[in-house]
Amino acid sequence: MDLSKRSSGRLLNGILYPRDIRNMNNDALAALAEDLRATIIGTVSRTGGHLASSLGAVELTLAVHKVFDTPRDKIIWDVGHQAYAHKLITGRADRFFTLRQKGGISGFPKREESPYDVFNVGHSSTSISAASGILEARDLKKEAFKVVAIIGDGSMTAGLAFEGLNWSGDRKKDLIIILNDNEMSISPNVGALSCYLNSVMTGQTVKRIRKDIKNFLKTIPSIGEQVLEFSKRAEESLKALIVPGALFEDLGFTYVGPLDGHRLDHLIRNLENVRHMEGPVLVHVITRKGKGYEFAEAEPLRFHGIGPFYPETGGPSSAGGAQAPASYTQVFGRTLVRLARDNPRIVAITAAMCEGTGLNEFAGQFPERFFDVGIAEQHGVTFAAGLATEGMIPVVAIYSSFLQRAYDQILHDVCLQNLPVVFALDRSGFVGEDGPTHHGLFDLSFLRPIPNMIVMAPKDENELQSMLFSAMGYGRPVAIRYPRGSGIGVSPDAEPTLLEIGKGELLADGTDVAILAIGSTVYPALAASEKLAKEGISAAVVNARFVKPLDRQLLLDLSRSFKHILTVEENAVMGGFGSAVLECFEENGIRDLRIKRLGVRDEFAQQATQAELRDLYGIDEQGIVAAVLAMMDQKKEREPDPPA
Ligand SMILES: Cc1ncc(C[n+]2csc(CCOP(=O)(O)OP(=O)(O)O)c2C)c(N)n1
Ligand SMILES: CC(=O)[C@@H](O)[C@H](O)COP(=O)(O)O
Ligand SMILES: [Mg+2]
Repeated sequence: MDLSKRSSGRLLNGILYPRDIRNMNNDALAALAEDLRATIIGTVSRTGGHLASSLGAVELTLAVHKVFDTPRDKIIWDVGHQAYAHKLITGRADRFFTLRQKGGISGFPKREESPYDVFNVGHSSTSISAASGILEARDLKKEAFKVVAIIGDGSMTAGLAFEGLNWSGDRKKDLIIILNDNEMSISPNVGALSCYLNSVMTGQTVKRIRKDIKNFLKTIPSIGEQVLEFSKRAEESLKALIVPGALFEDLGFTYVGPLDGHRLDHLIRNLENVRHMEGPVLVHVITRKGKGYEFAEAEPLRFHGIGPFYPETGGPSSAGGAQAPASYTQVFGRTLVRLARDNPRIVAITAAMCEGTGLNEFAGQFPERFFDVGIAEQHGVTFAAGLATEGMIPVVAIYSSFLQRAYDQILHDVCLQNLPVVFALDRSGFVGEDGPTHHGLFDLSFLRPIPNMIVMAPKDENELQSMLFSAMGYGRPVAIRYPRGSGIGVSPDAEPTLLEIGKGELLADGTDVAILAIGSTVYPALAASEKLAKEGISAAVVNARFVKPLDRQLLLDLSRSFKHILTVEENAVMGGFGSAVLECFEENGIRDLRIKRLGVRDEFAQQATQAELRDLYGIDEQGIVAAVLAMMDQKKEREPDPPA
């Protein structure tokens, strides 16, 4: 590939919208595919992003937009991390350089961005259900357009995808599902469906058996009625075994494929046929993750979601090499391995995020105690509950925003039975460039009301180690939430400390205001306190550690010493840590305090770097200083200065 074209290829410059490609022949489309790849590689090398999946879907994107009359026909992408080519040919090429940046275009399809983006995505396995809804609306409105869901093999492993299949196979409407099968989730795909797809994909056996049957039938001379009947039945009964995709056929879909997802002529010809078919159709397309960029093809996992890199070598171009402090994810992974060495009852569960949650070392050392359930958060949580009933100590490592999908499983299957499942919630708080679909800003609010649940957040890497160690001994459901990336770079102690349930710590004493912080906001609060001291304001700082149970005694003591209290959290203010503090004061009849809560207002935080977002929502050092100063100013207004 000619990487010199990577900023803006000549061909691509002429392509603004899908109508521009509809008259192009296959050679021109193939050249455009190369150009799109070069542009995607060039941009992602600077912005970071989901490279391998988008590279693998370039031809599929072109074929779909050529054959279907978009945006009239509706294309619904699943997850949406493979839609960069789609963005480039739907009017966004000129803004593509802003990908995933503050104010720039999103890394996922977004209705606010383009009429070609039909359904907002980021979390997986929604496409079939969303497409089914769109199809029903179309018919109710008596309109006529085609509806196409494009879903990857990894995303197909989720319960939600099966619910959609179950529904749409039965409704018998003309839903088209394109299964983009590259045998990969983020890591290699798992599960029985994945094995099944693999056997369909390598359909050599199927082809051979079919040919053998035909040849065999042809060899039977002057077929009598009986033999004919027998041969028909024989083919019929064998069909179930040898029709590729028989599983989907049995669910009510016409199966088309497997198709080579990088051969534009095949794709276009088959999709043109499919466009006119009636009833639900499943088109099985085989693609290669990272296609066309040797480094991504060789390491699809690393190039799934990647930071800035040098396109010529594939190596990282931003900070984050060997000298970077260990991330919370790494500290979690290492601590778990240490604890698991001494305790054979510890098991670990991931929902298709082994590397992202830092479980790879655990998986390597304790393969029999490691479970990747696929993109199946709900199954993963209930599966953990089952393990716990038999005396295991399951640690469920899931990103905060993905755990939202398993709410009832946490409540009904874990907490109602008070089972000792440990939830390790990575990516809590702002995740940065992935944006609103991925920020983990609600976990404190949604976990706190569930009886039996203990909720905590470490101020630094060392405290994460102690929290994980302590959680194993609490014998109850525990959630530990921690942010994406590194903390302040604290090295964990040689031995973890056992933390008493519900005990916070006073980190700095003061007289004017008490800043109550949790998790990632503790160190900024300490820094703010130092800055405030220079302004003549004495601010105490508390590391709450526990959002549930709260350190009531500490709070009551503070209420006697301070009239001004500021709570700070990297979470929605509604129902979060600050709300818990307010509730505690209310329950104890304390009403004469002036309390302000810092956190995320009632809105979805957008994409930007973590630092930009912390600044925007005022939960960094400057924001805390400003909030305290504002409180103190108001205090002055209410309390007139003493007479001179
Ligand atoms: C509910 C949910 N869980 C986990 C993820 C994280 N995730 C994003 S893409 C992906 C793999 C998807 O695999 P597939 O659909 O096959 O697409 P591919 O990356 O292979 O193109 C995962 C696990 C997510 N986006 N949503
Ligand atoms: C698309 C998706 O859901 C994941 O690939 C996610 O973007 C991973 O996030 P991290 O980069 O924080 O692991
Ligand atoms: Mg895949």
